[in-house]
Amino acid sequence: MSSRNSPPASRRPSPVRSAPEPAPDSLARALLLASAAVAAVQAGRSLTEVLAQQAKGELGPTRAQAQDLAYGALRRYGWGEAVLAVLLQKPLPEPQLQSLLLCALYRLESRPEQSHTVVDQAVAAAATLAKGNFRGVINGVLRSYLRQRPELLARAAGKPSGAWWHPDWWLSRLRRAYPRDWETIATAGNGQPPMTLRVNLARGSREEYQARLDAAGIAAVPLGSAALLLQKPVSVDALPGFFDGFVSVQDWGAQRAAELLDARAGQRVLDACAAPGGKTAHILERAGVDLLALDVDGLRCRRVEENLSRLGLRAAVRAADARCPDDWWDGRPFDRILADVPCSASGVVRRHPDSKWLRRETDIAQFARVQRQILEVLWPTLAVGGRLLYATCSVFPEENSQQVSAFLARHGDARRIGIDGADELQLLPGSEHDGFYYALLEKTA
Ligand SMILES: C[S@@+](CC[C@H](N)C(=O)[O-])C[C@H]1O[C@@H](n2cnc3c(N)ncnc32)[C@H](O)[C@@H]1O
Repeated sequence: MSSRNSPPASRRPSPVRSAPEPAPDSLARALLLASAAVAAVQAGRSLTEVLAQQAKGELGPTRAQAQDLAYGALRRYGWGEAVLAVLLQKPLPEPQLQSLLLCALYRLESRPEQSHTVVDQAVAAAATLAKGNFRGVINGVLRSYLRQRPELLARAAGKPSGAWWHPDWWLSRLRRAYPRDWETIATAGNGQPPMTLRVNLARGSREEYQARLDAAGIAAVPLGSAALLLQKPVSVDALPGFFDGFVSVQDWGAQRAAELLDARAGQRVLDACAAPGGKTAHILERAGVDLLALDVDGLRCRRVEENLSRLGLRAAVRAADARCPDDWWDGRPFDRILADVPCSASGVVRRHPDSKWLRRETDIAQFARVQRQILEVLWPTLAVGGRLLYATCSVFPEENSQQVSAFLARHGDARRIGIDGADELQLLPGSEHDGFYYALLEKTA
């Protein structure tokens, strides 16, 4: 087929041969997807958002494999960067080539028995990037890695971020706050998170639900009053009665919130930073309260509504900034307030490994400022004798104990209610739960 405007055949440039797209179910395809996601995170986007976007076009095993590669590469990003600093003489021209190497290095570490396949598939993926000009570099870097692995591991371990897979500033803060436990906290932050269910006790007992899990071949152990810790994570589609509201996915540490708030039937409750609504739903499952759920993010408010609707629960859900009470408070005091404030999420970093690398140290002071503003505005809306539960999923004291101590120093009408025999509860991430902080305050006058 020719058109009138085409040059004569003899003068046409020879066509650029583009590399074939890797097969849809190949490791090369998964490496391409994962490296695109990691490159997007390097450019400042959140991994959850990027993966959700990719999931619209990609189904099946490649998607699961790509997610594992992206999470794995980001968990050990500091290590991968330390290794590449030795192996690459200069940065690669396309960020995705660099992230392809990070994903392939993770795969070489997690599946050493597949080393030849991993190198071949990474080269096949590189054929579709930068006109295929860097296939040789990718091949050379990965083969050098395999040859020099012991020395490279030793070099990476010489840098804190290479040894502990967290940014240096983050590690310094952990060391300062937890001189004895910082290594355990960092190690937990690098692992796979547990999957825990919250049984909706309004619909049946935990024993009944565990029997349903058993029948479905899903092994779990009970924790606390309503939690079941799964031996292995499963898709929510596999959970009996999930779509009928018999159960929710919620970390056990997060389940402490509704229990500590202890809202009673008929009370007025404010959930000031509610989305996506895990704790809102738990409060409502425990007692028939009159609940107002706020969140500044209107899109996330929809998630609260979807969660409540799945569970057959009702609350007033409002998109509003908790710091602007004129927008949401009718002047009637609340008996209970949950302030699950925005924070660094340093206690749940294994669920969001991108956050370690996206955060800057200066963000911590910024979070602390917003937390303080939210607390100051919420306090006057609490009834005398009422209780406010301050919560974060952080392990940094600036957002937790220091925030609450400063609040108590400013407010003579506030007193602490002890938790588990202590002034406050700082949960550190471990095999049974994520890192959370709770302080329970009562208004005395
Ligand atoms: C830790 S998350 C809350 C998790 C939620 N309580 C749950 O258990 O599902 C913090 C939430 O605070 C919201 N947020 C941040 N700043 C806010 C503000 N000024 N007012 C209200 N909500 C805010 C964020 O959009 C985010 O959804």
